Amino acid sequence: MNNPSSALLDIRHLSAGFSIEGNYYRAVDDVSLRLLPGQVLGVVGESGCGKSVMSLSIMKLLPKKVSRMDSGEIWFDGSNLMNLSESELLKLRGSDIGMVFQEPMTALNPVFTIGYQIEEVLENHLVMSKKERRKRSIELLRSVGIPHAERIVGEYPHQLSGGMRQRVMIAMAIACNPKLLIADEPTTALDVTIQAQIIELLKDIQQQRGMSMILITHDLGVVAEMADTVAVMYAGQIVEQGHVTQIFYEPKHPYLQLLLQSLPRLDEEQERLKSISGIVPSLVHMPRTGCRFAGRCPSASDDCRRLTPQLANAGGGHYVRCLNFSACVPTAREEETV
Ligand SMILES: Nc1ncnc2c1ncn2[C@@H]1O[C@H](COP(=O)(O)OP(=O)(O)OP(=O)(O)O)[C@@H](O)[C@H]1O
Repeated sequence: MNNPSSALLDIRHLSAGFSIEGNYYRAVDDVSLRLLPGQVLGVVGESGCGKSVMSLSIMKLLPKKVSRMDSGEIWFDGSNLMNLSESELLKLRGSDIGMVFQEPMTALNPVFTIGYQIEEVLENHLVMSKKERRKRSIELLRSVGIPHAERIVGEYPHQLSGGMRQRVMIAMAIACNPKLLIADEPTTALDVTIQAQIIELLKDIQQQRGMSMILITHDLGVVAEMADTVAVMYAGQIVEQGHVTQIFYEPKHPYLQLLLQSLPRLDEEQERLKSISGIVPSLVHMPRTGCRFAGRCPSASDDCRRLTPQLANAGGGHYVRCLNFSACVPTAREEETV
């Protein structure tokens, strides 16, 4: 069946999780997302909210032994990735979908030169002679701002700084002109000054190539700068979703409001930055009824602990999962306890 939507990526009701000591726990729970061609989707939330599990699920890269994708459709460019074989997925990874992860050292192979690793990507996906591959890998390194690219192709990952290694990862990710780039915390492991340079590079590449991008980060400032649309995740669920201006100027969910209040602002005098008390519940300790944020929410009522809020339409493509903004439909389990 073909996907009728105009989106490049259309994730519908995706759920995925892990077996822990014989029990199954969902780390991503009923997530739906759409990404139009040429647009940037920012996915934000604290550590442990399910951002990485969601992004790895798109490429079916979760560790097979302990994980399961129990429902959902992932439509990419007209095909449902859930129905593709491992070899079809292998073709797609690195060609139409490029990926950049947090820690370039773990993604690069320490025993092969930079040139070898870029050329391997080209060899796997494109028909090119050895000479053409070398020429293209030098061009790619130049395009991501690596000086002395002719020399760097012959060097090993440990000979480069963290920022340069991340540039190499970006070169590999864009080597085959992907339609979608998934960047999962691409700057977290880097120094602050280098972070800004890598974000600037990603922004330039995305705009020049008109590529779609999923940018996963806990840095709201980066999202404000780059994203067209934003999904805010909390405890495996999307709690708010909308256009970047809706997210930053009309935040509705208390979680998002608190995240924004924890950001330093230059345009307003702030006495203190607020932090969110408590931590994201682990999979094993996830509340089974009520709002998952209720335990940390300053405006939670008894209803919030009892009734499960659904993601509700707040108008104009803005969605929010909070009882204060939506009529909620109690789940069967709640009805038993009411
Ligand atoms: N291999 C695994 N086995 C069991 N639980 C896991 C595994 N990988 C992730 N989890 C759990 O799934 C939940 C979501 O984790 P995930 O890595 O997606 O969070 P995240 O939002 O990407 O955080 P971070 O920003 O730290 O990467 C967490 O509770 C995490 O402990």
